[in-house]
Amino acid sequence: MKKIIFVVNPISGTQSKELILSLLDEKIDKTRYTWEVVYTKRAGHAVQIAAKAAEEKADIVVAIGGDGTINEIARSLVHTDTALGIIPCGSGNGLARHLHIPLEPKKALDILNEGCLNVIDYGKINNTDFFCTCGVGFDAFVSLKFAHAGKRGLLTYLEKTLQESLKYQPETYELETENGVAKYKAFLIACGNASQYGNNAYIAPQAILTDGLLDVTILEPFTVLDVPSLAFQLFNKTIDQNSRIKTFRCKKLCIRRATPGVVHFDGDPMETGAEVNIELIQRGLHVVVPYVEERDPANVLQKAQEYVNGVKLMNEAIVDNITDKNKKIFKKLTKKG
Ligand SMILES: Nc1ncnc2c1ncn2[C@@H]1O[C@H](COP(=O)(O)OP(=O)(O)OP(=O)(O)O)[C@@H](O)[C@H]1O
Repeated sequence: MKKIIFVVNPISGTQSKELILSLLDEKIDKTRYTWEVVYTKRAGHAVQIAAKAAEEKADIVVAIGGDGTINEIARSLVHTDTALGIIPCGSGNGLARHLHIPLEPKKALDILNEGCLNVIDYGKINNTDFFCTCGVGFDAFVSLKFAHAGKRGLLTYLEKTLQESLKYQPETYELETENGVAKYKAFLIACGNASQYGNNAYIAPQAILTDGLLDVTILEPFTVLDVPSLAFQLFNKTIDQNSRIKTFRCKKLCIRRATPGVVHFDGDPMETGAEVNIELIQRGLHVVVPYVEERDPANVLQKAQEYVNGVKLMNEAIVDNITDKNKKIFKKLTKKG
């Protein structure tokens, strides 16, 4: 009998976790698995739960949450024989999407019964592990705003992105890799182990989870005229073709900036000094993934649907943002009048 520990983050995303848990009895193969469900009680708790599970030789620890929950669990599972499983339940679900794990809970549970094991890379940013993406600049700044927003979900994320993008000023960074040193003025520098932030926003579209390399994407300063093509290419997996983007691959990267500041790892913010050291460790984490044959057909349909949903949500967020601003302007004008 194999042992699964389900770790539920009650605050991740906006989906009902109870609905997912009610499916376990029906979906999990009882002839092969026994299981236990543990709720996290606070940020960081999943690190301890997963460490204990690995110590007790559990076979799989399943994250019922988003990339932050996965990060906490996976940190304790690297270089052990305990595998990570994922029932995507976050706001962005970047790693799950990269691995073609279905977002529908019933189908994601099927993967635990029918999937196979892969061993993927992970990274470290100033010695903190990340599994999907990390970076400095605008995306790190938004992760800080999102962490303090008091609510989660894609709409909150878009709202924060739109609010902050108007004010954010690019910084100058010195980048050192095994291939040399270069300076860039940049809006953001993203480092991908996986290809996307989540929500199919492909910031490092060519990233491969098993190649031992970081995919670095530098977004240089841009004008408002560049925004439509940048947004389109971000979701279309072609942002590396934009003239405002520079990309390269490396094993290690040192980013030096003028002052200490915030970075993000898997979407969570962290304050660091002016020097940020990032490296990639090859093949350190076992993950339960779908068999290759199961990935493609569903995935094309899923992606088309999600692309349409993403564009729709972005439109709604932009309209809400404009409506909100107009209301404020109208209020001011009527007060003055
Ligand atoms: N019980 C808890 N109470 C408060 N915070 C928690 C609890 N359990 C975990 N957390 C924190 O919640 C944060 C958000 O979780 P997670 O990243 O999984 O969801 P998300 O941000 O909605 O999804 P995604 O990362 O996919 O966008 C994590 O950084 C984690 O530290």
